[in-house]
Amino acid sequence: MKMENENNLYESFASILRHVEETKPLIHCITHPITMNDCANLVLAVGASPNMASHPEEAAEFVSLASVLAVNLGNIADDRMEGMQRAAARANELGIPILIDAVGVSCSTLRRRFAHDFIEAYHPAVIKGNSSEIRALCGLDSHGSGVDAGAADAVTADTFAAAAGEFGAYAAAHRAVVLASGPVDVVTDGVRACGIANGTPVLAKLTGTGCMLGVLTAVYMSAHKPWHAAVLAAAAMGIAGEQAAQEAKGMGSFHVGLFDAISNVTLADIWKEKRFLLIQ
Ligand SMILES: Nc1ncnc2c1ncn2[C@@H]1O[C@H](COP(=O)(O)OP(=O)(O)OP(=O)(O)O)[C@@H](O)[C@H]1O
Ligand SMILES: Cc1ncsc1CCO
Repeated sequence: MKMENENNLYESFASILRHVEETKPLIHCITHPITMNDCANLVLAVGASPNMASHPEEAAEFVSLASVLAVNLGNIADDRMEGMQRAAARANELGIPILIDAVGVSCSTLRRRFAHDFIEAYHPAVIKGNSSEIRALCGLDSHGSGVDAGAADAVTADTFAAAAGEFGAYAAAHRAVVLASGPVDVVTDGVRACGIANGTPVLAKLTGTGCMLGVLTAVYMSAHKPWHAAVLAAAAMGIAGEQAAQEAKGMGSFHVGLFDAISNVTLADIWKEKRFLLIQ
């Protein structure tokens, strides 16, 4: 494994943010009602445009207008599964990159099978989940509890190198970038790995921060640099969470503060506040 030098990293982040500002990319999100509103607003907050159409009869038509397709397996339903497959098939035809957020796969055979088949058939550029969900996809023992990660699966500074190796092997086998969220987020394509130690435990107490990290990654994937997109999204979400937690009086103001912070965070903030664990 290797880590890029810092100049390349900074330039890639800058070019992604410039691309988003200049193109206001349309992000087609097929996701569940629990966090759909937050995901749509998150996409808007960072200067992109969301479309949440999921009906199987129209998903392919809508995705053809999009820059990126993000599918999220939370609260899965038959019509959304079909919508995801039809949209992904069209996305493949058109060269539109795909992100899959494997919500709940650690606790559901249905979702694990669906995710496996979807990844084999449509080759998403980014495979995302919390650490338990990614462990389940990798065939490793996993201690997820519903849609939450199990404490035993959390990646920390001490376990980052081992996790990067395990997730990197899966990423390389699927020619994808893996983004595993948690206290340390892991981003790897099997060649490069970065651990992002930014964030706060408060983020895990607001439902959908993982889903929001998924669509934020999708926004940045519009610049066709999926590894950098995932690192940048994890850093931005972590730093926005840190800023929101400093001001919050409780979970209500944290929720609002998170949106304030993510819509205002700059590359200069990210570069100053980033806490990356590098493999070299
Ligand atoms: N203990 C922690 N310390 C710092 N940051 C954390 C911690 N736990 C989670 N995060 C951050 O919270 C965000 C969401 O990650 P998490 O792993 O909780 O997602 P998730 O389980 O998929 O969430 P959800 O299912 O509610 O969408 C990420 O940005 C992650 O870095
Ligand atoms: C709480 C919950 N249940 C299914 S999805 C979801 C949101 C977090 O992924």
